[in-house]
Amino acid sequence: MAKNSLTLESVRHSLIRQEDSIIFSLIERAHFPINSPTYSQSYVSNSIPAFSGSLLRFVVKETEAPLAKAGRYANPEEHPFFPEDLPPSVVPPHNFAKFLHPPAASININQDIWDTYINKLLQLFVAPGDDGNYASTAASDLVCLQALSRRIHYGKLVAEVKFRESPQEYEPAIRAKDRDTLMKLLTFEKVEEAVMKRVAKKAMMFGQEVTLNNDGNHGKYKVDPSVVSRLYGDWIMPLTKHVEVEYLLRRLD
Ligand SMILES: C=C(O[C@@H]1C=C(C(=O)O)C=C[C@H]1O)C(=O)O
Repeated sequence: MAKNSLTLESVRHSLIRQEDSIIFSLIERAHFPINSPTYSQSYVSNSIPAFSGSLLRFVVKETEAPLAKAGRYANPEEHPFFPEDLPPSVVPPHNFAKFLHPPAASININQDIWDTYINKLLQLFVAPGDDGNYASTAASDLVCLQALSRRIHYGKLVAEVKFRESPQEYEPAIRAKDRDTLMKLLTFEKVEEAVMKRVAKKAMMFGQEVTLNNDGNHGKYKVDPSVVSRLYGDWIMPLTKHVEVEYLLRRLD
């Protein structure tokens, strides 16, 4: 779909589709226990030349470099976790539709997403323990982080659509830099309630044990549906709305 024909319905539809990617990524990550050395600086310090940080940091940084060369971050919907020192794209440029107001490019909250994911979310949906699969764990974390980042930064598009639908409502609050009013204007509680119910239902459907005689599940799921709902209600939607507010504050620059 051409980006200049985005509507609130079409951006919401994309967010609904992205729920599938997020829930599948959580299910994949929950397959491993917490494997805490993946996140500790001491596990790889001294073993990786010219690098300091956790194994996860190493995996994400090293993965972003070839993706940057392949043009991934030229897409305004993609945001790197380590934008410093990324190599330039080496592929022919694609003419992405210019739907967003240009200051959108300065908004990247991946550092917050990273901290929230590691310090708050992981322990809610992953079992304690250590099975030594640190590299595979980091690879699963990378997929989760990318899916979360894409969804949360999609708030820029949501905000642009909302602004275009009623600029006269948003402009005074933008000029007054009034974050609280902007937050109220862009919040739709009914939509948020529906999101929380739908993601719990998806977690039940995607995370059930599939057997040939329908007797395998016994109410057990690969990730707890109520936890998925909570991740959305407490973190994913608030961070999306934070991006919406940040975007709107720059909308008249
Ligand atoms: C994304 C939207 O904006 C807000 C954020 C939501 C979310 O992150 O899912 C849902 C409803 C709104 O309160 C929207 O209106 O769809």
